[in-house]
Amino acid sequence: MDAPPNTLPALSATLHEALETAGLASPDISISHITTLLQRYTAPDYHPFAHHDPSKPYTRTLLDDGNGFFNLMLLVWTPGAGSPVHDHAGSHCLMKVLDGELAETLYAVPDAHDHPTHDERVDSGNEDSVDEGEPKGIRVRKNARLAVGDVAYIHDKIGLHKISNPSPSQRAVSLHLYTPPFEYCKTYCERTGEARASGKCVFYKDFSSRAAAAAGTQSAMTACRQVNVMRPPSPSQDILASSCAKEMRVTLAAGSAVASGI
Ligand SMILES: N[C@@H](CS(=O)O)C(=O)O
Ligand SMILES: [Fe+2]
Repeated sequence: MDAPPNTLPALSATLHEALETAGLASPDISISHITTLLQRYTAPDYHPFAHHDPSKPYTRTLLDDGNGFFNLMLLVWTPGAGSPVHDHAGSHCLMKVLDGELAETLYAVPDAHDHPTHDERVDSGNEDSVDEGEPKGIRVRKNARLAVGDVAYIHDKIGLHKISNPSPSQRAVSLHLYTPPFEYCKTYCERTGEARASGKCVFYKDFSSRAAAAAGTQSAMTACRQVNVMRPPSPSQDILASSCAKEMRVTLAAGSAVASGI
């Protein structure tokens, strides 16, 4: 391997080796091993990819599409903003804080019978049922603060969560691994527990090799090997602009109470 072991290209190569068979769902693959790989990553070479649109709660940038087996992405969190309560569509999610601090609230998965979806209530002609009697909100199981270097893991079997940046002034950056990748998940109303299908989970920028090949540009990992991370690129050398294959603005789920990428 031509890169030092804790750089983004090195991490990416190791994740390809570990996950290109069956993703984390395989009994052969250990979540603690993948956690260790993420813990080892401490290099600053993510900086050129930490793209931030401050008009959004958080900005997702795809670094590696894992040949369809995983997605590795950077999320930059706007001060004081966060995601709505959501599930992870059966995917395993590992998240490492690279900069700033994040707050995670973990919720028990609501009982589907107690919390019909909006569509189910409409179909049953009982659309107003959540307003009758006690609201069946979702139950908080844990609140945690995640500092730089912390790696958190979540799966639907553990629960739902929401993430926020508690700082009023500092942005936060996190590195997320999802395996298998997913594009849609469910968001939940905290008061009623009602689930809604999310909008498509989109990327502000897509640096995956698939997108790069389609556009005839560099993948994130190639660009990462070439960029001098100690000297931020000038606007004319901005690899974000020059190698961006596809720019997709975050779209909001119709009716979503919280402006979010999911
Ligand atoms: N799972 C969320 C980020 S977070 O709130 O965990 C996403 O991929 O957009
Ligand atoms: Fe999440």
